[in-house]
Order: sequence, then C-alpha cells, then structure tokens
Amino acid sequence: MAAHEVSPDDGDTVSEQKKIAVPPEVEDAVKTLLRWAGDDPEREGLVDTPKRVARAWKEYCQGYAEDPAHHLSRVFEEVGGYDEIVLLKDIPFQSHCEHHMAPIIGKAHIAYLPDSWVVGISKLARVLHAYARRLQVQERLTAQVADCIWEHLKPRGVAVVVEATHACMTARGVRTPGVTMTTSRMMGVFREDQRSRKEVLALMGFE
Ligand SMILES: Nc1nc2c(ncn2[C@@H]2O[C@H](COP(=O)(O)OP(=O)(O)OP(=O)(O)O)[C@@H](O)[C@H]2O)c(=O)[nH]1
Ligand SMILES: [Zn+2]
Repeated sequence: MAAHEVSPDDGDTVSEQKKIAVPPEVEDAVKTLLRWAGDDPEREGLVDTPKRVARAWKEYCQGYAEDPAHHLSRVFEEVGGYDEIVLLKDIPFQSHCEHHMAPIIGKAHIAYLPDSWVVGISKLARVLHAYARRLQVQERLTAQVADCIWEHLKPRGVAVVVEATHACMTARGVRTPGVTMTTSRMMGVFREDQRSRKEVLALMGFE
C-alpha cells in the first residue's frame, strides 16, 4: 500500500506538546528500554529522547482523552429530503497495534444511510481518529467506529471498511511487506439487504 498521509488535526501544536510534563517514571521506562535495546541513554543524541518518546506516545494515544460520540452530537435536519448513502472515502489514519505497539497505517471508508438527519462530514473522520489514536486491533477499531455511528446517529445503515498495513508484520516478526488487512462492519440495511450492501461497496470502489 502506498504511504498515507495523516491529515494534521486541531490537536496539540508543537509548543503545546512541549509543555506536557513527563513523569520521571515514564522517562525512566524509556531509558530502560534504550539500555535494553543496546544503546546508552546518557549519550548526547539520546539525552532528550525519553521525554520525546513519552510525549509522542501521549499524542499517538490522545484518543483515550476523547469521547468519540461527542463528535456526533450536532446534527442537521434541513437536507432537502436527501435519503441516499453518504460516504466518506479514503480517510487516512494511523493507529498502533496493542500487541507490539507498532504502527498501523491505513485508510477507512465510512458510509451511512441517513434517517431524518445528517452529521457534519468531518465528524465521521473525527470518530475514526478518536478510536484510532488508541492501542488497537483492526477488527475492534472497525467495529467501534461502526457501532458509535449506529448508536449515536441512529441511521438506517452503517458500513465501515478499513484497509491497513501493520508494521508488526513488515518491520519485525514475519517481515512481509506489501500485505494489506481489510476489515468491514455492516449494520442495518447494509447488513440485511444485499442490494444496499452491494451499492455501498461499489461506491467505496469494491465491485
Ligand atoms: N487479528 C489481528 N491480529 C493482529 C493485529 N495486529 C497485529 N496482529 C497479530 O497479532 C498476533 C500476535 O501474536 P503472538 O504470537 O502473540 O505475537 P508474536 O509472537 O509477536 O507474533 P508474530 O507477529 O507472528 O511474530 C500476530 O499474529 C500479529 O500479526 C490486528 O489488528 N488484528
Ligand atoms: Zn502488532
């Protein structure tokens, strides 16, 4: 899979990140890991690394501080009677696998069939990132995004497809690059009605 760019969000700016205090035990944990990996945490190039790593992990995992459902709390009812599929395609995301804490990099396609209201389209990506910025397995990430939209937006159908590469498979372990994992979750009409399911998959680019 081609490298995916992750869009800048409205989260921490560089200067805000630098203000986050790092508890000494977190810094020590990174030093221990550096030593265990075979390097010297006191050498010049590594002196600030424990703090950087700690802050980077706060950023990778900032989804824990978010309530994903909150992003779906504002809906719009004046949509001129629009009652077809709404799809946000090719949303790039980054996550980390809970087994190795290695990057998961991919893209998600999120669709829903509205009932009487819609949500601001950016909010679908926000829900995705709120769950992706945690330690994950891809199956759970996919299910959580679909379930959140189903439960809080109450649409007639939800379809979520996630395609991603796992660094734990490419950079270590089986070391097999070029492998993409695909997961999906269909709810409501997309689960029950074959025609609707086919239609949404075709819109996503899967014939
Ligand atoms: N189903 C699923 N598996 C994942 C995901 N991310 C990583 N894994 C896998 O989780 C498994 C963990 O297996 P273990 O045998 O406990 O760990 P391991 O010895 O490091 O496994 P290897 O990666 O095969 O070296 C590995 O097969 C990973 O490829 C994910 O999102 N979903
Ligand atoms: Zn892994």
